[in-house]
Order: sequence, then structure tokens, then C-alpha cells
Amino acid sequence: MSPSCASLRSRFELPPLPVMAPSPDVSHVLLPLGGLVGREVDLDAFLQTLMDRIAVTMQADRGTLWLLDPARGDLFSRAAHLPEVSQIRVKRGQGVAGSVAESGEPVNMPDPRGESRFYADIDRMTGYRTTTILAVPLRDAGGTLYGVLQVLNRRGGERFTDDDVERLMAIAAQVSQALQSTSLYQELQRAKEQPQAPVGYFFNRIIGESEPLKVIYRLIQKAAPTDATVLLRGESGCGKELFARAVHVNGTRRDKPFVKVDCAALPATLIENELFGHEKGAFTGADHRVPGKFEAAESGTVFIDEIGELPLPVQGKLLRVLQDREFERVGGTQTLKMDVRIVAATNRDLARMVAEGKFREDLYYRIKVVELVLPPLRERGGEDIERLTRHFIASAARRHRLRTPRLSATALERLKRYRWPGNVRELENCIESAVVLCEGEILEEHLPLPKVVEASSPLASTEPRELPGVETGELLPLAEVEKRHILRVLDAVKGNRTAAAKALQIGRNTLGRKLKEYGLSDEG
Ligand SMILES: Nc1ncnc2c1ncn2[C@@H]1O[C@H](COP(=O)(O)OP(=O)(O)OP(=O)(O)O)[C@@H](O)[C@H]1O
Repeated sequence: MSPSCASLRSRFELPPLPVMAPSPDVSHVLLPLGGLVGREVDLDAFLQTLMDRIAVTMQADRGTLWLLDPARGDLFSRAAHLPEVSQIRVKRGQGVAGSVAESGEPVNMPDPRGESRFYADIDRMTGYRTTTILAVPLRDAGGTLYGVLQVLNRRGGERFTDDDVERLMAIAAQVSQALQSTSLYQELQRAKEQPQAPVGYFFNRIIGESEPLKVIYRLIQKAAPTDATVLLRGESGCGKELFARAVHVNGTRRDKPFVKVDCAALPATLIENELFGHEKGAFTGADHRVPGKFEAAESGTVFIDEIGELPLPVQGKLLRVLQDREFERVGGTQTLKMDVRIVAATNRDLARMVAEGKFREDLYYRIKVVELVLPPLRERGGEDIERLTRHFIASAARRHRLRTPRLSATALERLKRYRWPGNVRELENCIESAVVLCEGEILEEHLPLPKVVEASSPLASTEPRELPGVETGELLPLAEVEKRHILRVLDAVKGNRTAAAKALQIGRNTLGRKLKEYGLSDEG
């Protein structure tokens, strides 16, 4: 085992934290982490573990570590427990964390609604609803404030108490001490001396250090600060949405909205409406004006998922948006100007769709100014599979409040050899299921993987071996086998698409798209 594997392993084998009695003595929260700092092989994972522990100890739903960016003078989120976006920035004085950075005093806010110090845009950006917040300053050994430690939503709908404030302050003192021996702190110090150098670490939500991913990170770093339209291509479940968010948060629009439009999840007739909004009276039932996603994303980014599903007339309208930055609402005559960046994604072969006359050629070239082809999981190598696996084991155990099981060498070997047709999503679901079903402390028997079909087998295939419902001997085209299998699974879950997608280990979008291809309505 390589030294880096050894330290990663020990990180995930830390015993779970006991739920603490109210006491400011928090030494046992962070002591086990102390040793890891010195062997810091994976700072992101370390910070994530740290935030997870803090959230559990504070009986909070989630926690965020904010750091002051000396180059820009604002605060950026460096690690968050269950974050939806990789990075958020707030100005000093803005929001609760910004207020703490400004005043240097803790803030305990039992009900943020209507509070001027609460920055509701963050909830809007993440889709999370904050009900209680507690935030305290982080100071270095010299007493200078360099960040904020924040926890959200105390469990059981309770408020954070005065004891909690004291406890989080004590934790902050220890976190500060631990952080000061990391490369992150050194980077902050360097940035102080060279204020032009931006503080990095913008990929902290994406796991993977394999060469093909590093190529993608470099391309994102180049493309993100521009306004170039980005097209993400890749198999279903390989992280297109995650990378689309990375483009957004690494660019200049990071403080503005990131708005997703999922073309596969919408009936064709509604897509135009969703993107461009409609005027009152545009159609029966349109009793008031509704702004579209382009308006909602003003100055931010619109992420058009499954762009290959866009009906031809709407493709023309989108082309005009890209060329002239203007459009009209459905049923409207007023031309609206807009300023948004567009990131699109597809797992379809758009070049082929162009050749077949299903996708406009001029739009195709407009959207692929920067094209990022995400590698499927099986091409990212065993180390990335291991990193993702350990991350998903820890997060599933946390989500289901279970003890974190250990991964046996045999199980890890099987995971590395499997082909992962459903990519990271399939791995995530597979691990969650194994963690939930695991009976002992070792995760080995419960991996829901087909035992025979593995990458190293000459019979390796992306299809499961057994396909119930298909009569043996019948030589069916693959597409027909897939269709029958999907319909059978849907039947088994009584038409519940979320459950069917989960069982099939594909995205709900992908399922919607396939059903559309079979000519089945997209509702439900
Ligand atoms: N590199 C990664 N690190 C951590 N999590 C990842 C990574 N890639 C994907 N995931 C997770 O896998 C799941 C699927 O990712 P995502 O939805 O971005 O895929 P997608 O390519 O957009 O899928 P689809 O084409 O089906 O919409 C998500 O839960 C995402 O958070």
C-alpha cells in the first residue's frame, strides 16, 4: 500500500464521534485529526472530515469553513458539509459570515427570516433552507481574524444555545491551530504578500486526481474566467452537472445565480416557456407574466442539460440568444436584452444529430466554443475509484447515521475491476446501498455488483448479464433489450420514475429521455 493510501485509510477509519454533552471541552473532537494534518495528503478530504465532525458534534445539519481571501478582501467557502455549490463568496459585512468577519464577534441567529444580516441569496443559490445559524471567528496565533466557522440548522428544530456558542468558539480555537500547520494556511499567507495571486482550490467538490481529470481541470481554469460557451460531453452519470458548476464558480459570475434547465425532464412544448418565460395571455391558462430561466439567471450562468433534446424551433431562438444576446418571452413582442453565460451538456452524439438534420449546425458550432469531454469512470483508473468510494462510504454513513464500515481489499478490487456503465452515479448508488445493507464493520458482501461482468473479463459489457423478461434464444437488438428491461423495471416500481432510475442506476434525466425516445409521455 502506498503511503498516501495508508493515510487516506486511517482517515476513514476514525471512530464516529459520540454525541457530546454540552461542555466546552472539545479536545476529543479534533485530537484524532491532529495526526492527519502532518500527513496531509489530501487537504480537501481532511477539511471535509473536519467539517463533518464539527457538524455532528454541534448537532447541526451542516457546517461551512469560510476563509478571508487576502487578494480580494472577501470571504470564500473553503469546505462545506454537504455543499451544493463548490464555492460561495461573500463580501465582508455581507451575510452572517461576512458580519462575523467584520465585527470579529460570534453571531447566533435563531430565525434568519427578515434579518438584515442574513444573506438569503445563498439559500437561493443552493436550494437549501436555513432555519438557524451560528458563526464564530477563526483567529490565528497572533489574534488576527482569518476566517469564520459556521454551522446551520440545529437538529430537532432547536435553536443554538449559549453553550453551543461557547462550544463552537472552543472548536474554532482548535481548528485554527490545526489549520495553521496546513498548506492552505501557508497559501493564505503567501497571498497576503502577493495580493495579485488568487487563492486556488476551486475544485473542492469534485473528487478525482487522475490525469484525464487534471486535463479537464486545466481546461476549466482557462475557460471559466472568459464568457465562452462551454459544451460538456460525457456518458450519463459522469459528473457533467458538477463540472458545469465548476465552470460557473471559477468564473467572474460566481456570485450570480447558476440556473439549470433540464431539457430531458420537460415535455418539448414546455421547454421554450421554461427558458424564455411567457407573457400574460400567451396561451390558455397564462394568467400572468412569468419570467424564464434566462431572466432568472441575469448576470449568472444558465446550464442547459441534455441540449440534444431541444426542439428545432427553440434551437433557433437559442441561437439568437447566443449571437445577439436578445430574445422575446413566449407571446411577447418586447425584445429583452440579457447577459448570461451558457454552459450546455449532452450525452448524445450532436455531430450525428447535425448530420441527421435533428440539430442545427450553426447552433452546434456556437455552443462548442470550448468542448470538454468527460472521461467515463472506468478510464479514470483505480485510484480515482478508490477515492470516490471512500468519499461515498463516509457520506452515506453520515447521511443514514450509521457507523462507517471499512472497505475490504477484496471489495475494493471488485470495485476497481467493474466497468461502471452508469459511471460515478452508479458507484455512488452502489456504495450507498452497500453501506445501508452492511451488517458488520466490513463492507464486502453487500456490493450490488454483477459478479461475472467485470472489466477484466473478455465478456465485459455495459449490460447486466441477466435480463429478465427477454426470452432466451431470441436475438434482439440491444436497444430493444434495453427498452424491455426499462419498461419491466418501471412496471415493478409501479411507474415511479425516481425509483426506476435508482434501480437502473441511471439519472432520472436519462430515463426521461429514453421514455421520450420510446414515444412515452414525459409526465409523472
Ligand atoms: N468527480 C466526482 N466527485 C464527486 N462526486 C461526483 C463526481 N462526478 C459525479 N459525482 C456525483 O455523481 C452523481 C452524478 O453526477 P452528475 O449528475 O453531475 O452526472 P451527469 O453526467 O450530469 O449525469 P446525467 O447525464 O445522467 O444527467 C452526482 O451525485 C454527483 O455529485
